[in-house]
Amino acid sequence: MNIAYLSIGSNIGDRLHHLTKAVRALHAHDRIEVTAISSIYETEPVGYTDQANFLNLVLRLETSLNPFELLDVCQGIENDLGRVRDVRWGPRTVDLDILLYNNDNIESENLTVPHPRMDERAFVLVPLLEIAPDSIQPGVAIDDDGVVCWETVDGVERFLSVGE
Ligand SMILES: Nc1ncnc2c1ncn2[C@@H]1O[C@H](COP(=O)(O)OP(=O)(O)OP(=O)(O)O)[C@@H](O)[C@H]1O
Ligand SMILES: Nc1nc2c(c(=O)[nH]1)N=C(CO)CN2
Repeated sequence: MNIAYLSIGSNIGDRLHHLTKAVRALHAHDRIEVTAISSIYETEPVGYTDQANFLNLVLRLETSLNPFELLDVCQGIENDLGRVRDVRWGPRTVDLDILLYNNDNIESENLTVPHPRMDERAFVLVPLLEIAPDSIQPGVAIDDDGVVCWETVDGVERFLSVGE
């Protein structure tokens, strides 16, 4: 069985309802079992900032689908929940991104795994830390200041984000 981690976000309408519907739709699929879900985080928009706050979560699933079939399922769920694709990084009823699929590296026209921007996104790293601490690279830790993500560049630690 394959293990994948997905990020789900919503910032239009009833955000919690959209997250719930997306998780239920995944779990209802006969070749997917959702096996862990992070807490839900309210997050400020990243990238295109002139939009409402998001609710975000990360989940772990087991599946017999290959990564391209999984992407099709994710996009089908986005479409069913009324996702409109216009502004890049813009508002969306629901967005499902594949973060990791086993330890695979995939570079194709319509799918890149690990997700190419996941390491820059606290809205991904913080919930992922909750359910998959061993999956986070290069470094994440919890200390008295909260969650700290870093990478080491030429022997110097560079901090990526600090959350609550
Ligand atoms: N790991 C991945 N997960 C989901 N979609 C991916 C992935 N890699 C590439 N894609 C492609 O990215 C395209 C755009 O996806 P989408 O509109 O959800 O981007 P976005 O969420 O606005 O931005 P971002 O990719 O930075 O999260 C999709 O049509 C899909 O084919
Ligand atoms: N806080 C937050 N910001 C975003 C999000 C998201 O899910 N949460 N998704 C984006 C495109 O994938 C762009 N910016």
